[in-house]
Amino acid sequence: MVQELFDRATKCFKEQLPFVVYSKPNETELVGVFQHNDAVHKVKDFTETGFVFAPFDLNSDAILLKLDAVEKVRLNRSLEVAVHEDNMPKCDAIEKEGYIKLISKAIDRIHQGDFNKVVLSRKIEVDCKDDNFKVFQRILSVYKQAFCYFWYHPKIGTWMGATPEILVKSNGAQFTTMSLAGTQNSVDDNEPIWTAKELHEQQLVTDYIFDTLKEKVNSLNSLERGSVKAGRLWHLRTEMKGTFSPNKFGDAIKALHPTPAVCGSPLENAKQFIFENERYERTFYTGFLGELNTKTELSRNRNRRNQENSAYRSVVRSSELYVNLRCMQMFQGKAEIYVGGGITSDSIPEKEWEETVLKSRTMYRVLGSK
Ligand SMILES: C=C(O[C@H]1C=CC=C(C(=O)O)[C@@H]1O)C(=O)O
Repeated sequence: MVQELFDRATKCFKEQLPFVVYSKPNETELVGVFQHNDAVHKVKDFTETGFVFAPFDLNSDAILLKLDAVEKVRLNRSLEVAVHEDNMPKCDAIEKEGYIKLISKAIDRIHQGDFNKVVLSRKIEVDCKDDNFKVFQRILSVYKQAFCYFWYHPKIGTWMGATPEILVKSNGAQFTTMSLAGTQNSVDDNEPIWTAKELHEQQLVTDYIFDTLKEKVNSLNSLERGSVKAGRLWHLRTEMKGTFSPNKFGDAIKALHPTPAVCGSPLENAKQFIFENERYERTFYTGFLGELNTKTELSRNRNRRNQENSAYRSVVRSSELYVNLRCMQMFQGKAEIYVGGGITSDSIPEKEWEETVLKSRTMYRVLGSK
């Protein structure tokens, strides 16, 4: 029962014990991972097993929750919970002016040739009187196609979100990744017409991922680009699939993260601009999170006649990591929503501001009070 899982998580929250509760895109299962003590386990090289919560800047620590207890329950996603459709972030004129200046500065630097793309972001503080579990229930109810999570560690913080972006998903030697960028408001269910700016912005991400990974993996194929809906937004997405040596998983993650979907290109110049100019620390926003090196048992049929023991089992490692987008950090009585967008030479500062306002609504509508 979902309620029992929530009760267990509530107890952990009160007793200050780390946990994560999550549900994968389009799945009807809710998973709870509970750590028996409040130790902070730091990831060394991504060969560890557990639930990883990694920051944007991998010079800071990625945190691992040990799988001391894992509970899975069936989630009835048709159980709709009311959300606050009319909740709209207030337009803060000073915040807007500062953000527009930042975008204009980035565009100037693009024209000077310092980089082609940079992803800039900001943080919005919102009052929230509702219980965290109530907020999370709304997230689960409205974002069925996203990876929805509620993560807590007493020594790190409380985060939740509904992200549409896979960093990497692997099963044994097979892996999938994606390039996700370009944003339009969803007016109805019709796919949007993408502008040259959005197509270019997304292509930069695809090219980067392809070029970075191709040296490090055994095979890599790019599927056709398409439009995907994330809540009330549309994005451009290209999926990539391939095979790799599973013992190189850590190298692949470090090579992939951060992609130009959350940082920019060329990577180092964009990253430096972000560190020097964004007026706050992203911490775990635009980092990644999810199952790391969990064991999956595969049953295969040898298909030989007269062989009694015709099915044999093999155990493979699988991981499912998502980019930490459309997320917020929870505090007593308030939430901090994180939002950003890709800036290229064709960006119009006012439109980029509006894009962050639209993105902020993903979390805003699940918060209980203004
Ligand atoms: C950085 C964010 O989104 C990224 C993912 C999809 C589309 C994006 C864009 O259109 O700019 C961003 O690259 C965010 O939602 O905070």
